[in-house]
Amino acid sequence: MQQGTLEQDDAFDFLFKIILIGDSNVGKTSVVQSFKSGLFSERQHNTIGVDFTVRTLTIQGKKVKMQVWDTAGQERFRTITQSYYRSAHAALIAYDITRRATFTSVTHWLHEVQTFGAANVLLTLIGNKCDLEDQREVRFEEACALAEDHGMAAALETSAKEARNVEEVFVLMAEQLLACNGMPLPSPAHQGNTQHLLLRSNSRPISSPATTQDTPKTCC
Ligand SMILES: Nc1nc2c(ncn2[C@@H]2O[C@H](COP(=O)(O)OP(=O)(O)OP(=O)(O)O)[C@@H](O)[C@H]2O)c(=O)[nH]1
Repeated sequence: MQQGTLEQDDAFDFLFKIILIGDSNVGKTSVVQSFKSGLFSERQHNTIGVDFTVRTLTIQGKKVKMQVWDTAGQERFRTITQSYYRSAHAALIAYDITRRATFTSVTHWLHEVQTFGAANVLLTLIGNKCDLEDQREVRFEEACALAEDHGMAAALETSAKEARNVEEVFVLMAEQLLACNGMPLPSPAHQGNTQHLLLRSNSRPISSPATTQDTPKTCC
């Protein structure tokens, strides 16, 4: 059930646990795989229970170990996955932009975090499969509104298939978690081309929310 990927170099300055939740087949495992190795598989097995992956990022000169808990979206694993919420510093809630039902479920996943997670868990929303624009059923603006209504740190659209915005999601979360631990948020100049507007009260906008068709959609 837990197929951990341990890294050779175990030294780190910060260790953050991220729980990845959302309906089955939205692409959670694919997003983690893209973050870990840059690989994508069209035939991904459904997660059984919970898997975890580790990758260490270097941010502001600090080694930040991101321990990502990839949970099964299938209903039958709910009891198992619920026990992983408590120790998570952040929750990444994923939906599939081509299936509205998975977006409707986001409120269910928020409820799960509120019920089983720590009080101050950092929340980020991702709409995955943004490479399938012609099958889109959820507008990005809707995701931004939902994220804002629920005090989430950010909303982004990702494509695990094309490795779009995947790295950015985890870097963004790491920066936010570092900020919660007293590190300064990076200036907009360090944010590359990613556009996002952070929502938490201890955050500040880090770039313009304006987006175009060609730029990665990352705002709230
Ligand atoms: N086009 C496209 N397909 C994707 C993307 N991400 C995942 N998929 C496909 O969507 C299917 C489900 O992906 P998974 O990563 O297994 O989904 P999951 O959310 O982990 O599913 P559970 O383990 O059941 O919770 C697979 O066929 C993937 O290849 C994406 O960004 N774009």
